[in-house]
Amino acid sequence: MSMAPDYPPAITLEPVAGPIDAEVTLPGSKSYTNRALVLAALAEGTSTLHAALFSEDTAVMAESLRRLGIPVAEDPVGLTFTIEGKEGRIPADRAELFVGNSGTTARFLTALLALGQGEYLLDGVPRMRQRPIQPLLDALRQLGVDAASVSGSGCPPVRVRAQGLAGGKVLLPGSLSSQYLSALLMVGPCTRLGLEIEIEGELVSKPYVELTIQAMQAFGASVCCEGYRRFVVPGGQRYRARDYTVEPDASAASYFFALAAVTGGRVRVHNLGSRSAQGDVRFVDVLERMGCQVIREPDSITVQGPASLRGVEVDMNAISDTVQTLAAIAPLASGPVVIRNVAHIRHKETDRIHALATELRRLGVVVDEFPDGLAIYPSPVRPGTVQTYDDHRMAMSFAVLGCRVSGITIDNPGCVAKTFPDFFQRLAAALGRA
Ligand SMILES: O=C(O)C1=C[C@@H](OP(=O)(O)O)[C@@H](O)[C@H](O)C1
Ligand SMILES: C=C(OP(=O)(O)O)C(=O)O
Repeated sequence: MSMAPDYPPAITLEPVAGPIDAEVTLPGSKSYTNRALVLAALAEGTSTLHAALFSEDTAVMAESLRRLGIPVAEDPVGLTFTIEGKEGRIPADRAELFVGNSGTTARFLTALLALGQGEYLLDGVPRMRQRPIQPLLDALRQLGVDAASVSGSGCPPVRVRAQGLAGGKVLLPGSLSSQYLSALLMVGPCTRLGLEIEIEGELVSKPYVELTIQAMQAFGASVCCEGYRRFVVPGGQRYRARDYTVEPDASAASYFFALAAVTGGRVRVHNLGSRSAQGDVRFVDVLERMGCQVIREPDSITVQGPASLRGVEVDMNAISDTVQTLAAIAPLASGPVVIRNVAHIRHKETDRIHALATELRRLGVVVDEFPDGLAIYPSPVRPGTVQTYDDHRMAMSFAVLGCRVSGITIDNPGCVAKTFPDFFQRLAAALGRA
């Protein structure tokens, strides 16, 4: 499936001549759009999402909800989805769902299927069949749901035989993904007894759980979080349909902030303020430590790049979708860039730590690969074709590097369609080339 506007098999970037100066608007947040689609589906009444993301990840979510008997109308030009919620019921008693390589869709829907009465199958692209979902299946089994990995690999395809979800207590490992927790939290209000979830080990990607709680509250439900160790969702609650406006995507913003950083230019991203609950807005804190100037306003963030970037050592567990953005520009810094505590990104669209080490080395960059991160040393970058492994963030991150150094070609640029179909058009606009 491709939603990208007819990309060629490869794109060679043209470096910019001098500092750029750009005002940027971005597509809606993937995380908020897919949460709001789920919450609207579970609500009572008709909801409209405005400024939503239209990309592969939201298309597979919307289509899966339709297959479950929940009407979802879309207007990709007006950027709205209109959802007829079914008050926590799943109308279809049989369905086969295709989730592509969307982790949020796979995880959120697996929990949602447990609310149904029937038998459901959920599958995705070959890489999705390598992305673990067993902790969520185990949690659902603790709640009495017959949920299983069909191949026994602990990954999709997943089969759920559901007879409704009463609720209860669950022990959930936290170290692989926060999406299992978000998935359970969102169905919690629709259970009779509610959910009490205890996290085993340290929870990764914590800000996404904040997004989940915030979105649930926006649709009228309450959740209680005790220090990211224990979560209590009262049962018998009703989500209320509403008009909901999606914030721009903070992970998408990271590419444009990085562009300012490497060109010594200025980029202002609109409609995304420093008080956003999206953790990835804190990528600018990392750039600030590297010497950028950051102006944080209620409804915009501006980054001004320095003459020369400094190295940095940073724990990126909470903002791991921006690891590739930082790693791709890291060779241009005057000192080493050390990224720690992101072992979980080996289970994303690709093994991101290994993919980064491989592709940076291809460009002549000196890199150490650790189990949980990377060290990237100041290096001259030589021309080359970057393999993207069907990972949108590999394509977007190395494209930023290609705006500064000569001869960077991005293989399969169309993979940006997962979350940002018109990325290269918006990049050209930011460079004044549109
Ligand atoms: O809940 C979400 O919207 C997301 C959670 C994160 O995943 P993990 O919790 O698996 O790290 C993030 O990488 C992903 O892009 C979106
Ligand atoms: C990891 C990502 O997505 P997901 O887990 O939702 O597939 C991402 O968008 O970087």
